[in-house]
Amino acid sequence: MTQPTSSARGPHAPDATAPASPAGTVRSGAVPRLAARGLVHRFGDTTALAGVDVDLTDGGSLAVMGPSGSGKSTLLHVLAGILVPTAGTVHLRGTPVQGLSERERSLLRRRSYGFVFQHGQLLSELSARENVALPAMLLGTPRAEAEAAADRWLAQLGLAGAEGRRPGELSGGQAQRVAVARALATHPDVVFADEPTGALDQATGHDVMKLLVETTREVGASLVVVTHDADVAAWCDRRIDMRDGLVVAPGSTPSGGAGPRPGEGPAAARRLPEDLGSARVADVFGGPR
Ligand SMILES: Nc1ncnc2c1ncn2[C@@H]1O[C@H](COP(=O)(O)OP(=O)(O)OP(=O)(O)O)[C@@H](O)[C@H]1O
Repeated sequence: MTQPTSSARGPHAPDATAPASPAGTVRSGAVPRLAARGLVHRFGDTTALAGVDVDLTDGGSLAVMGPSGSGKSTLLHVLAGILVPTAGTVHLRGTPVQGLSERERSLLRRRSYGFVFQHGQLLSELSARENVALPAMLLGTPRAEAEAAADRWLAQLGLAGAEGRRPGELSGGQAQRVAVARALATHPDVVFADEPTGALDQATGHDVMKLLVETTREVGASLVVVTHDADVAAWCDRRIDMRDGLVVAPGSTPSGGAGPRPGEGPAAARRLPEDLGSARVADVFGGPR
């Protein structure tokens, strides 16, 4: 495993070789790692996605921006197979995802995807090491092996010495670095991050974003980052802007958006998929914690 290098482009240096079309697709002959076409998603009367096309290149990073209620989290959840779209298709490496059963999608998420959310995704009863080891253990890696790998990831992310600490004993930035380590520990095809720095101060958020982009690129994973913050988006190779469930030209004037549901904030859409839920912890680590 290599240490982060200065090869990452960093902020304000978009990849000129991967221009985004207005619809969020890329002009390339290669099969995109993840390709979505005509995505529509409705929650009852609310149309959260109104026909979205997005491509994710191999090892590329994509920022999804837009005002509250514009459909960013819904897009992330549909791309990640957490939600099944009302219409449209998602292909991972050319293979359709939409026909999979609930169980198959759950397995796909565990095997092929990593997740970093704003906060609250670490299991409070587990140490940093156990949190990072858990996804690999759920995939059948023996505990000692998974924990040794977890220690290497934590060291790479600057957390050597903090392996035994529980989330409550970590700073916000440290906790997010544990979350990044956990997202990458299974060598996913794609990492999905929803406001990964939203709960951090600017300097800490900058550090976490740099590590997320650099480390994801080093392991060859692609990255999708939902964010309100243009500085965060600038770390990514490409950016799309959303309004009212559609991808629009960057800088379009907000129309007001569909707006959040009464009584439900954005956090409602940001729960960790059940795959890593506490219900499985007793199975994996043996007994109540
Ligand atoms: N589980 C749900 N049930 C009903 N409506 C939902 C649900 N999740 C999202 N919505 C609605 O879908 C629309 C898009 O929501 P989404 O969370 O994708 O937007 P967002 O751009 O991520 O917003 P934010 O930046 O506030 O997180 C909004 O009108 C929202 O209220």
